[in-house]
Amino acid sequence: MHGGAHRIMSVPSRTSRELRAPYRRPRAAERMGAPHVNQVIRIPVLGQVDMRRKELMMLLLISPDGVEEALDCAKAAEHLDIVDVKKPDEGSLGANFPWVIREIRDAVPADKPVSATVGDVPYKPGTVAQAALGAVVSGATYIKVGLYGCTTPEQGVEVMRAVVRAVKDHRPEALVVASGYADAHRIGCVNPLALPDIAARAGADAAMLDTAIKDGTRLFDHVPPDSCAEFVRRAHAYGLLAALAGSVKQDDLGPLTRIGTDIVGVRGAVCAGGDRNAGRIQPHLVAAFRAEMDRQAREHAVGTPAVN
Ligand SMILES: O=C[C@H](O)COP(=O)(O)O
Repeated sequence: MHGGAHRIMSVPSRTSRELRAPYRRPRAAERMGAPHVNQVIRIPVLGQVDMRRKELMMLLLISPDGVEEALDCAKAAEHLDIVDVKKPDEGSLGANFPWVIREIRDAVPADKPVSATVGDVPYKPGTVAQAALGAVVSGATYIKVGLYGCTTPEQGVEVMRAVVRAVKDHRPEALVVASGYADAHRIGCVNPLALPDIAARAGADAAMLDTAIKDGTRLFDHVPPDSCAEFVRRAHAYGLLAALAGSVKQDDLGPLTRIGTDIVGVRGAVCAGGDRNAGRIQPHLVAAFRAEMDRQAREHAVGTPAVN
């Protein structure tokens, strides 16, 4: 489904207890179409995540490398939240072809948002803005940019401002994700903990970390859980979504849940043999990953006041 129209949905009234309970991350949730404490919510027809169910849960983003794997994602659609189009052989956030984004948009259920990576981009704001426009025109509603070639926060802000303008001029409700790299020290790009500030200054919607070099090292090998918690805290302080990825395994889901991650991005862990290159995405591994996410969410929720 394409276009900018919205449908208006009624939601049941909340009890007084629910009304007293604070939202944990209201501004971030609002960005994803979450209900306010009233009777009406707006959900973009584009396949916005229904945050009524998810507002206290991590969302699962899965990255197929093409149409065939996207169809495998579609088989596991009930277990995932966002289908993320990328081209892993062009880099950690390698950009796929516009026609592949469009085919995948058509192949996955309309209520699943499609995300697209714009690449591990150079410090070239004009080039990157055009690429981002290409992704949103092709049907993606999350636009992810890897600030690979940016060595200072100012360069990152400049690139992301151009992206935000290009994307939102075309589709205001699309979400722009500024991504840095947990292993930035290995490639000489901007410090991972600078990403929330870069995203906020540029008017983006989310700050993300992935790993640049897919050599088996994981997010927490480079940015330990305490530092990831600080990343999430900074993102939320700006009202941004916090997305984390980087060879994340089921074992990492406990800490990721506890620190309040909004979106976890995964490929290798749901591919056969855990191999993001030679393996293919397996629907049963997606289901198993989700089951562990749900288990962690339930465990974490014990003692946490319900808000919905
Ligand atoms: O955006 C998420 C990435 O595709 C993560 O891939 P990975 O789990 O293989 O590192």
